[in-house]
Amino acid sequence: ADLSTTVAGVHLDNVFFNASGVWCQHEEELKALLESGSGSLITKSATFEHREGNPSPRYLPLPGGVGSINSMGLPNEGYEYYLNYAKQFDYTQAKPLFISLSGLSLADNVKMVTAFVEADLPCILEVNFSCPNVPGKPQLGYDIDAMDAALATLAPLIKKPFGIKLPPYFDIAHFDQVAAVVNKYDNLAYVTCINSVGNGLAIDLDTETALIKPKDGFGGLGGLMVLQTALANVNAFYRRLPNKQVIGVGGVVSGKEAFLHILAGASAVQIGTQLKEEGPAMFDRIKKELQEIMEKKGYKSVNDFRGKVKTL
Ligand SMILES: O=C(O)c1[nH]c(=O)[nH]c(=O)c1Cl
Repeated sequence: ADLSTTVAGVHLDNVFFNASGVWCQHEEELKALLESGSGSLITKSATFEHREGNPSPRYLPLPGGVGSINSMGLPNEGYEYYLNYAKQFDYTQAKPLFISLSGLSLADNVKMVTAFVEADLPCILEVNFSCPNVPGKPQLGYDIDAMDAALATLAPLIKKPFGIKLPPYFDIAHFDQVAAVVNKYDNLAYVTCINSVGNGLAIDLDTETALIKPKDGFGGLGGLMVLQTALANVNAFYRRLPNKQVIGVGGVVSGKEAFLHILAGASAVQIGTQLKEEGPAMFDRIKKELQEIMEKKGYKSVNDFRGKVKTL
């Protein structure tokens, strides 16, 4: 079965890659992704300056395989590290490179975008509007006018097709309002849904203590427990953005959840928590599982069922 796809005009041999933030902060991790069964790779969201991020423990899987909680705090090498990585990247091999930018201000995003545009590289830029873990920095994705203003500045600068990483929304009116903004920008080619479900609180019964250290234990939720919210956001934007694509992320632990994301409308599928727990060998497993499901159902390509979720 054919798992290949196209996102923002570039071809991926298969729909799978890492969720930004997982296995992608350093070039050794990115090398492992290049050598894995993934169809692409995306870098850790970059800020203008290098950041250590929040104090540990700042990531934990939750008991029973239900998911994870993280309050990493945007640790990254600083955007020049990723710009240099993108400059030396071998674009003749099969996997396209996505670069995630998460400036702490619009001015920082402008400076980083300008540097990448001047370098004129084949990588695809993705602007992260949804980091929930920087104390004092509200998520732009939840301030729709501010996100619109940022896009009004950034889209013309980027010129080429680019994407944005969105937080989960939970209200139909918000799907409508965000889609109205996204549809204004022709070169905004795709949205990646969802980032972690912000500011959950995991507490240990025995110690009666929050699991992670930053922000009194408040952090973004990921993994299987956010699957249905992820599917809703993928499908809501798939229905509302007819000339754009949706990359689905959230709750993918096997070929089954990947199949559901594509059925909901995803053009590509990213994996975070499960990749963090299993490592890049996971991609070969999940590709096989998706192909088995497709073969059982008689689908030859992911294009045969993308967005075809039925309703009652
Ligand atoms: O704490 C983080 O680094 C982080 N964690 C997330 O769950 N999503 C993000 O976009 C980021 Cl930037």
